[in-house]
Amino acid sequence: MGGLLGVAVLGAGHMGADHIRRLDQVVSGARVAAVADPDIERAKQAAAGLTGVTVHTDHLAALDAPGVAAVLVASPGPAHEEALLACFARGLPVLCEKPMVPDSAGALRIVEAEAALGRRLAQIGFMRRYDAEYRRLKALLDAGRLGRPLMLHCTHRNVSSPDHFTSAMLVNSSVSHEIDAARWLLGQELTAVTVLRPTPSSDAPEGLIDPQFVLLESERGALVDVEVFVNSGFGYQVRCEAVCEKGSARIGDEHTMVVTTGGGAAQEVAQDYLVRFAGAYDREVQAWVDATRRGEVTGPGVWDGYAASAVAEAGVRSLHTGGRVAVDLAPRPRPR
Ligand SMILES: NC(=O)c1ccc[n+]([C@@H]2O[C@H](COP(=O)([O-])OP(=O)(O)OC[C@H]3O[C@@H](n4cnc5c(N)ncnc54)[C@H](O)[C@@H]3O)[C@@H](O)[C@H]2O)c1
Ligand SMILES: O[C@H]1[C@H](O)[C@@H](O)[C@H](O)[C@@H](O)[C@H]1O
Repeated sequence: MGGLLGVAVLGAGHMGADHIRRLDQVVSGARVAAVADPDIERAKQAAAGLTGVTVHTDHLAALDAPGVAAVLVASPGPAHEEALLACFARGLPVLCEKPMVPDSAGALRIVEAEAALGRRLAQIGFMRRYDAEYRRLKALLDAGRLGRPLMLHCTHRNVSSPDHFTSAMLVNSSVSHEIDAARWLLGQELTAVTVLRPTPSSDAPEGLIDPQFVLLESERGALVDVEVFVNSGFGYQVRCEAVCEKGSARIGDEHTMVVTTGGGAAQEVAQDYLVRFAGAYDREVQAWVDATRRGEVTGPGVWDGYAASAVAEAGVRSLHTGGRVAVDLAPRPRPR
């Protein structure tokens, strides 16, 4: 185990358990050193079969466990601020799942805390930046062959949402991915949000405003629309079409097996993010491990996490008021 990066994983739910499997079986250069979850049975189950790992109900105890040199945060969003500050206090590099901190005031405290350290410690889990299709689209837009991007048309559908999912989470958890992807693809901040609500699907859980239609405006006048529908029932579908002055480019059409039989053709559709973005998560975590072992932090950072939370917060206000809400972005602090 010598030389391997010892990682503490906080949260052993859907995402945490998958990251533990990834660190153990897919990624090179790292090992799981500690797992924390207030549900100890979940922590034990996720750590089952691994050697040299301690399990904890207290996330701070996991950070201080033997062999821990870096941290992967996969607890629910509201727990991220405390976890990130604890990592900063210990000088531990950290990969934190999105949303970095759901409320923008808390997210800004993270930006300021990292700036006070004078060096980067955190990468935020916006894994679409590591997806092969998104990367091709980004490279195409950056090359300039299609001219200036005018609009992005995005679709974000889940088969179903977890029980705890709220109407606000369609924006600040699900659409946080499109918010980050739009900022990254366009190379611009987002300045205003309008969230419209069609009559909810009768298959949506009682009281959940699902689907929603989100309109984002960028600082240099591009528009981004997002259909977010988290109880579509039929598939995990994430698409993005960039419409530019000299052409358009679309990603996310299912590139899977097409089965033709009996006079019809059927194409498989992924049922969840762990399938659709499997390669992206693998590349994201491998890149984080490699950079951490070199003593560097690359990938999306705390400013990206803060900007996404600020835009999403404006979106949640718009969801409730029905009007357009300007994004109130704090000045970006300089590293001290
Ligand atoms: N990047 C992605 O595509 C993606 C996909 C799914 C989830 N996520 C993110 O991952 C995080 C976890 O989501 P999930 O779907 O795995 O949720 P989940 O509910 O399945 O699991 C969360 C786990 O964290 C535990 N927990 C609660 N408080 C904790 C704390 N303070 N410290 C440690 N563990 C704690 C819970 O007991 C639970 O086991 C969220 O931030 C979510 O937005 C990201
Ligand atoms: O937390 C998850 C995750 O971020 C998925 O990538 C997204 O598709 C879901 O809508 C969201 O609930």
